[in-house]
Amino acid sequence: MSEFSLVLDDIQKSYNHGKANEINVLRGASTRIARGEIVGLIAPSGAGKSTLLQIAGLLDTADAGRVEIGGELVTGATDRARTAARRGKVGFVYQFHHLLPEFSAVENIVLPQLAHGVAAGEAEARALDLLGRVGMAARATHRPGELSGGEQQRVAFCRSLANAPALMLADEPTGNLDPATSDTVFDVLMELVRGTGLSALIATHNHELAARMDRVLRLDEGVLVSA
Ligand SMILES: Nc1ncnc2c1ncn2[C@@H]1O[C@H](COP(=O)(O)OP(=O)(O)OP(=O)(O)O)[C@@H](O)[C@H]1O
Repeated sequence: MSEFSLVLDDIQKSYNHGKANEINVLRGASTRIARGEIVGLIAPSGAGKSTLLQIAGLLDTADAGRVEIGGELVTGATDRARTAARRGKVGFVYQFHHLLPEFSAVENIVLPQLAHGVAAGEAEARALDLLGRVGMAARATHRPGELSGGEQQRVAFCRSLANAPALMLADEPTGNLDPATSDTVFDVLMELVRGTGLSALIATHNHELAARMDRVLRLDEGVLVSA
């Protein structure tokens, strides 16, 4: 197994907004995230944070450069291999939880596992274990509408880990919460990531939250530098 959960090597990405109006968002972004490492990503709005996370998470492709996830080279892989890698190796957390409203907390974490071929009993045991780790065991049967914003986000963290990925990618995971709740929920996220031994790349505008991670990267003119 590779010692790196994520390798980004010289990633380039441009968007074309009409003739002679190309935006070079990423201009050779490179980093290596070791297994178990939690890395913050700070960037001003529009710097390319979401673009970078989408390329790292195989939701988008780079114009040039190389992406490796959990030791597997995914650049140039078939769509099928990329989809399998995305589903099995990457967990996403967004600013808004996107939980399925008609299903309970535990069902929201079971469903992605069933889609991945895990047996129902095993999927439920894992879901309950994850909910216990974020202090939500007593709320397992509640639907998202019956939970607070912070509680919903805790369930979303668990769902992102449902299929035991190598890497969590998070885009402003507590950006939608008030400052006090954001602080607590962020602590829960850090404990969950550390307790499950996975790696994470977590984008945030909040420098105090970023300071709690192992190290912080900044996107500067399309390249990643130490913050
Ligand atoms: N699909 C697209 N087509 C064209 N331009 C795009 C596309 N996606 C992003 N861009 C442009 O690329 C730049 C970087 O966008 P991106 O969403 O990655 O920024 P960001 O750092 O995540 O910003 P924010 O913090 O505001 O979400 C912006 O100038 C944006 O307008």
